[in-house]
Amino acid sequence: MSAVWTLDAVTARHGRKTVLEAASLAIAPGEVVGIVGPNGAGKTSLLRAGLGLLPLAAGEALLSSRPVSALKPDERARLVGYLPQERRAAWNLPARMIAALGASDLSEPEADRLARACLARVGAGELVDRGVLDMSGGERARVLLARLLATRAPLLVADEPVAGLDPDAQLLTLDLLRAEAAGGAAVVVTLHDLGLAGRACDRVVVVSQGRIVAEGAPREALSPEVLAGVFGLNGELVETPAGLVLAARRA
Ligand SMILES: Nc1ncnc2c1ncn2[C@@H]1O[C@H](COP(=O)(O)OP(=O)(O)OP(=O)(O)O)[C@@H](O)[C@H]1O
Repeated sequence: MSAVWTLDAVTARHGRKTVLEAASLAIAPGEVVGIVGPNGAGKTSLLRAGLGLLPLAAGEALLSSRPVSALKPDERARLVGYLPQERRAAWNLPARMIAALGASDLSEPEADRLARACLARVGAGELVDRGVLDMSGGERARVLLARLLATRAPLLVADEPVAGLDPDAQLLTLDLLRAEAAGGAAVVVTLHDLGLAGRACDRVVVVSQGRIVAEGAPREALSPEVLAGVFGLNGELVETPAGLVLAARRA
């Protein structure tokens, strides 16, 4: 099946510093791809460069076979839903209005219905009328996840969607993203929890110092050699009745 998102030898810089070097990636409908790597490795830069939010110094990024640089903002918004790492909200709007922003293609009543349904899915059904600035960080994260789900975009990109969430909410978030993939969406998610990445992702991409250094099925990409060389960990991903978990200590 043809890729919904392609990065072809993408290089990107922040000022003089190269933060992404010749990164190539192809994301297909129906798969959940985890991007992992240490702090500062270049995960967010990869997402932003691939979405046209960070200028490319070299290479090409395509959304549904079209160069991202050629897409108008509304075209891009139809092709991809993006949940940034920062959970910023400028205005204290109620959760249902924030979630409805994901569905700007719908009429107001339809968007409101969908927003409420998405808030219920993420376990924030009780918060529909609460201002997003009058919530805990984890509650706000759920509302922003609901906004992402409301986009119904063919590509969903979530930058650290489980950071700061309680264990149940982390698993729920990944279950919901997996459900979107089962429905045909392509899902790309950055994660720091390598066990969760192993459990929730079909494929894992390891970024280190601005380069993709490993890619494949979770246990293949997160081999003991990669855990040691990239993360400074001695150990491995271990299969348990609950799925893969990381059994490792600092090297
Ligand atoms: N606005 C910026 N200006 C200058 N350098 C930046 C900027 N944003 C990020 N960088 C640098 O780019 C590199 C990659 O950062 P990036 O945010 O992509 O990493 P990351 O893998 O997402 O990290 P984290 O896990 O900490 O979120 C880092 O060296 C970082 O210091």
